Amino acid sequence: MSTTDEVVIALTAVEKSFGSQKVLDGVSLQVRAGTTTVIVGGSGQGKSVILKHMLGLLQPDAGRVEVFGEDLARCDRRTLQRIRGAFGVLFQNVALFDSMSVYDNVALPLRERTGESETVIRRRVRDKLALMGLEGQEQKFPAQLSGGMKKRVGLARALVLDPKVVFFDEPTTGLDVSRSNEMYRLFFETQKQLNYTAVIVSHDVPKIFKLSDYVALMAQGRLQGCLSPEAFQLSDNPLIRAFVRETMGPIYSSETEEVPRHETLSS
Ligand SMILES: Nc1ncnc2c1ncn2[C@@H]1O[C@H](COP(=O)(O)OP(=O)(O)OP(=O)(O)O)[C@@H](O)[C@H]1O
Repeated sequence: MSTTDEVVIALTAVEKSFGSQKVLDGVSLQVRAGTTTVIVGGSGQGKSVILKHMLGLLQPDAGRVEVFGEDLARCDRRTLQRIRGAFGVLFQNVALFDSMSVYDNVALPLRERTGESETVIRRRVRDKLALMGLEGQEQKFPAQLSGGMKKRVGLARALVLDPKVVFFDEPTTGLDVSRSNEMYRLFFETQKQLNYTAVIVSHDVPKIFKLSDYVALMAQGRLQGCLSPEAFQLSDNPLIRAFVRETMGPIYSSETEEVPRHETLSS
């Protein structure tokens, strides 16, 4: 994976409330080109709300969201379309169109957003399906696929425009261990091959750490550090420490109740 210092997405002091509920209370984050940034945190902490700001689906009450150097709140519709054209999205429910075949589901972004001929579209769709191990499945419909296959079709569709940035929201929800491992292997391989920047919201700790360059914890309306997985696990931030303890087990925390030495010795 080649990474640069280029900042692809920058959130600066973003605030967002829904009614009287303040969900984002000064969130700042920089996502660098070619890296994988994972946002973790408890339920309802605002992780998906952050992704929606990055996608331009929600506007901040205060602060700035910049993508490729453009302030999303200030750019015109054409610029926003161009930016979104460089995005791929895989959300937990995948949202395939049930009435369309696998082939047509994956071809859809190419048909909607490019003027490519059907010959070129066929080649690009088949390339992506092959990358996902889905050769020979083109004519099936979503109802005929397993959960893992649906996710792979969703990933093929998310990548078919060769996006610069791919957003994943809980990409392995509902999959068993071996299927979610398969998805992780596909992220890893496709990212290496296509060199996209990835922003992932996931509960799959600690497994997701293996994939990530940076881990950010969302808690109490703020991002509590955006650190390498190693630094995250060793952080002094009390909220990160509590999260690590809860999700990764006592082996990573020095605050576990140790068996008093004399008990060990006398037994
Ligand atoms: N459009 C909206 N209108 C009102 N409230 C919203 C809206 N979107 C999100 N919220 C609220 O904002 C809070 C954060 O939601 P969000 O979906 O970002 O949580 P999350 O961290 O992704 O949680 P989970 O891990 O459970 O998916 C929740 O309390 C949610 O109800």
